[in-house]
Amino acid sequence: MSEKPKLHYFNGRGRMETIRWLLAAAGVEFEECFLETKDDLTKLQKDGSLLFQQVPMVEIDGMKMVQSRAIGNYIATKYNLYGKDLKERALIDMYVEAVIDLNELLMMHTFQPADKKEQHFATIVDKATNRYFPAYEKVLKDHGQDFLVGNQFSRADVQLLETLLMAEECKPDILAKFPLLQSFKARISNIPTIKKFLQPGSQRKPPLQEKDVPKVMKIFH
Ligand SMILES: N[C@@H](CCC(=O)N[C@@H](CSCc1ccccc1I)C(=O)NCC(=O)O)C(=O)O
Repeated sequence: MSEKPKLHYFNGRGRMETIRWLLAAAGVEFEECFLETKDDLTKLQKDGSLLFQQVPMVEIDGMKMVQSRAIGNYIATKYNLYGKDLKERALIDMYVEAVIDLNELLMMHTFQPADKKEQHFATIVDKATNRYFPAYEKVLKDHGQDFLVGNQFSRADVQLLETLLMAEECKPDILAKFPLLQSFKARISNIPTIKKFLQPGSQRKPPLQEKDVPKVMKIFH
């Protein structure tokens, strides 16, 4: 029985949250080691655990993997969340890369300075409702299946759901004009492993609070 993956990051979402989602969706239990101070990061940097001196770092299958996209690719491939062939993987990659772009906007909102927050919020809403959500609504309409790609659950479904929920945290009615995304959200949220991850007490992290930004920034700067 292989050891549980061990995730090294701060106790928050950042660039590790999608990795938590993918492992949870695959039903894979994982351990977490939380960086609390700059010294915690420095220790990992000095002991050679971080190839590029950065976290996320995931200990998995005897490797100390870094770079969140590479880690996500490895987990998706290992746990059959990457479609059945090259063309399905190509579609999954397209959908995932676009979700990552929207996720990045949502993830960085809390870090915006006060004088840029309103404009940043407007940008999030504009991009989500005029660029990304219309595209996924069309994909769901044209494909006409339960999942975004083929007829099986993939990382594209996991990562779109993660980002839909983050977008609703930002603006609760943001999906009002997207009925297929609303039913997609309900359907994928009901998959047993996802449903469990969405329950209180799981390893899913809450949105970063403004008050916690300084503490997090001190770890990394
Ligand atoms: N391309 C890398 C980037 C990793 C990265 O930016 N890591 C930061 C912490 S996450 C930063 C982050 C990013 C997004 C949202 C919240 C937070 I905090 C880091 O280790 N910084 C220390 C250094 O570079 O010396 C990846 O995707 O894994």
